[in-house]
This record gives sequence, structure tokens and C-alpha cells, in this order.
Amino acid sequence: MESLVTLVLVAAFLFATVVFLRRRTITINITPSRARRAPAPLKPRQRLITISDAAVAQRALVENADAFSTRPFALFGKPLITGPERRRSDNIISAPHGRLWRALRCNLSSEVIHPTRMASLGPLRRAAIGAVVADLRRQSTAAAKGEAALVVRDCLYAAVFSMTARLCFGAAVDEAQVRGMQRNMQEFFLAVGPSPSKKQPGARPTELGRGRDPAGSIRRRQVEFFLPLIEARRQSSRFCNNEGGLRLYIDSLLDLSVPDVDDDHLDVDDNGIRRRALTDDELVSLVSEFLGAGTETVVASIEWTLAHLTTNPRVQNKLCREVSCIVDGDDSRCPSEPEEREIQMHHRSAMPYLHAVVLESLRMHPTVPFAMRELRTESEGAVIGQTTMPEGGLRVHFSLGAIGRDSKAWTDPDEFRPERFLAGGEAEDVGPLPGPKGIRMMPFGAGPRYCPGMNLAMLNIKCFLAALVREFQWTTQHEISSVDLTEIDGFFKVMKNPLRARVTPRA
Ligand code: HEM
Repeated sequence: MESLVTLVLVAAFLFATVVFLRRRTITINITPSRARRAPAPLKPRQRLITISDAAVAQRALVENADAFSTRPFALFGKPLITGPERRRSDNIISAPHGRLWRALRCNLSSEVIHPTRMASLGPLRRAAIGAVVADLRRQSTAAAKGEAALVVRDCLYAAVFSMTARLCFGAAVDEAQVRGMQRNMQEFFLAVGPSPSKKQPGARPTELGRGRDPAGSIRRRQVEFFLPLIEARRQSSRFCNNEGGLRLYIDSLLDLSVPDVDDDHLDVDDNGIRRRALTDDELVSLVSEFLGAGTETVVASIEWTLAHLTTNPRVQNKLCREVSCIVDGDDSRCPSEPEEREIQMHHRSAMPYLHAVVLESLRMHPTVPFAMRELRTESEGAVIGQTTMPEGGLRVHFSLGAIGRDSKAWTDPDEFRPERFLAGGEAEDVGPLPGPKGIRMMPFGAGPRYCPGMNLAMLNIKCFLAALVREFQWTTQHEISSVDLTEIDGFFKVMKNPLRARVTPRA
């Protein structure tokens, strides 16, 4: 009897959701919360639905963008992002849709990672790539004697992290400080779920589950570690330090004033809004968000792509030919400045196959597995019309992996086939963000909350991949290991078993 009642309730809920998302027939997969591990705790009695259908995602995230613009606050569990004062210390990811979110997002996009600033990132990126290449050469020489397969994730992670940390704090931070930041972030991600950090040397075992106040103590250590670095930058004569044309993230945050009232419904004149500087707790939240978002996602994407290249010699050779032809060729159309040249070379039109390989990898393994939204009970009237919002509100997870592998939208979706993104292919007009024809894949999300780091991420992934494929041949070592493409979904979608490959320097 009890199960019959549950069945009826679930059926009514599914029906209501479909009606709410549009009153015509749509295919919608709704997974009850227990069927998938929710990366973030649900509020008591809050319902969770998982959307795996691109058309439904389009209607929700693009056509009903206002209603679907707020993420659940407690993505990580409150104590991990709440400062010692126990007040909200939002970062961009957690800020509700409104003035504060807009100010924070606009600061990152226009001050730090605006396309016009991409060129000044070149020296940092080249140093990071140089470090990985040198490390892999050294390891491959050592490994050649013992015929061992290399794990690329560790040196990749260290290089990308150091690049992101210096974009945040500048050249003044030394290696020890960068490694300290890395450990701190690894501890954070260990606490929130499976991540590449788990395998990182020096990562301490998580304290979760030991019955202490683990989240609170992780946050305390984060504050203790980052505040002195922030304070040092605040006290420095930062206006005199030329950071090679870079606008450091920490400087932009220290200069930023944000609206004091984060309520778009208040009837106030724009000029009358009180503004304030960011609190120390907010600065810590924003800095750690930048380091985490800028590193984990990019490293995981490069590793997934290398895994496919290792098992697909045809694709790898084709990519290597394209990269070598452009990098080693003398294309007079390219600008002579190395920074400008780098950006132009990695443009879709210059290296279409590299672009296609990266898109295909992101389609199959979007490294952020879900775009999450929360629909509040307050917005019920405006959004839902006749339908009753479940008590406690509604959590909606858009499954980016399922959308990218939908067999109704993609031919052989589980096959790694970059050609589909080339001219004449089934996805020639599909890019990393949904275009005017609607959503086919959305590895960087969709609607107003899409990833602001997309351009930087695409450029970094392409530059690392181009160098790694041009410098090395990637093969499996059957007698020792094969490539295991099993995914693990935590806050990030990572390889369950890190890529182990034989890495041979090209002549
Ligand atoms: C391969 C690399 C990356 C992937 C796949 C990725 C993916 C995503 C996704 C799926 C979202 C959620 C979008 C939504 O809810 O609709 C997101 C949000 C976000 N990402 Fe990324 N990201 C990447 C790199 C980066 C980088 C390099 C940065 C920073 C420099 C960054 C900063 C952010 C921020 C701040 C948000 C929150 C945006 C908001 O709420 O307004 N991401 N990202």
C-alpha cells in the first residue's frame, strides 16, 4: 500500500514537472534523488530532479533563464564556504542571482580574463607547459629503463595550479607558497568528493567522517592560509608592480566595491545603492573558487583528451600533423609577437582538428558533471503557474554528460570521433556554448550562469595539448596497463584510474 502511494506521488510529481517545463510533449528523464549521488546536501524535504534532455535544458536554462538562475547555496555544505563570522561569504558560484553576483562575475570576466588580456597570460602559460614537458622528458628517460607507464596527472596538475596561482597572486608568491595553496585546495576537494586531488602527493587524508567538525576546520585552515597572502598583497605597493600586463585576480578583488544590498526587487535608484569592499571571508571564498575552478576542470579535460589520444593513434597522428604544420610552419598571416601568435594559432580556423578534438572530449566527459539550479518556493507563482511547487523548493540537476551522449542527438555517442565537429560533420556548427539552434551539448553550462572561464579554459587546454602531442608520442603499454575510461562523478568528472601511458619523446 505504502509503495502504491509513493508510486502515485512520484507519477504526479513527474507529470507536474513536465507540465511546468512546457505544455507540449517532451522527453524528460527524471531521476529520483536516491538514484544519483547528489554532490551537495539537499535541504530537508527538498526534491531533486535530474534533467538529461537537451530540449528541456534549453527551455529551462535559456528560455526561462530568470527562474533558473540561482544555484543551491549549500553546494559544498555551508561550513566549507561560511567564514568564522558565520555569515554568508559568497563566491560567484554560490551567489544568488542579483547585484552581488553580477558585480563579482563582471569583475572576473572584464578585469582578469577578458579576451584582451589573454595575450599577457602567454609567459605564465609557456612556463607551465615548459615545466610539464621537462618533467615528462625526465620521467620518460627514467621509465624507459624499467619500461614503466607514466602517470601524467601529477605533473600536469602542479603546472596548471602554479599558472592559476600566479594569475591570482602574481610572481611574488614563491614555490613553497604555491605548493601550500595546492595542498589547501586538495584538502578542500577531498572533503567535497572524488577529484584528481585524491592522488596528489602530499594531500592529507580527509577528516570527514571522523566525528570532528571537519568542514569547519578545513575552512579555518583555508582562512589561516590565504588571509596572510591577501594581506601581504593589500599592504604591497601593488600599483608599482608591473605584472607583465596581467591584472591579478587578487588586485581586482581588493579594488572592487560591491552593492551592499543584494536584492534586485528593492526599488532603489542605481546611484543610491550603497557599496562596500569585500570582506576577508568573501576574499578567501573567491580566491579559492578561482584556484579550484581554474585548475581541476582544465587538468581533468587534458587528461581525458590524452586518454583518448593514447588509445586512438589515428586521431593522435592527425592532430600531431596539424599542430606541427602550424607551429613549425612559417605562416605569414600569423602575427610576429609570440603572445598574439599563440592565440591566433589556437583559433578554430587555424587548427580546426585541435578544436574538434577538445570539443569531442568535452562532449563525452564534461568535467563539471552537473549544472545545478534551485527553484525557490517564493518564485512559485511566477514560474510554475498552475503547478504546485513541492514543499521545500526544487533542486534541478542538468546532467551534462547525459546530454552530450544522447543517442537521439548524436551518432554513436560513445565513440570518440572528433571529425563530427569538422566542416560537413553532424556537429560542424556546435561550439562549447549552446548556439542559436539550441543545446546539443553544454560542457560549460548554459544561460546567464554559464562558465565565465570558458575562453581561458579552451585556450589553456589547447596550448597544453598541442605541446604534449607535438613533443611526445602517447601509447599504451599493454603488458603493464591499459587505459581505463571509467568516469567518477563528484564535484568534477574525473578518470577513476589516472591515465597511465608510455610517453616517448618525438625525434
Ligand atoms: C574545462 C574547463 C572548465 C569547464 C568544463 C567548466 C565548466 C563549468 C560549468 C558547467 C559551470 C556551471 C555552468 C552552469 O551552471 O550553467 C561553470 C561555472 C563556473 N566556472 Fe567553469 N569550467 C571550466 C573552467 C573554468 C575556469 C578556468 C574558470 C576561472 C578562471 C571557471 C570559473 C567558473 C565560475 C566562476 C563559474 C560560476 C559562474 C556563475 O555562477 O555565474 N571555470 N563552469
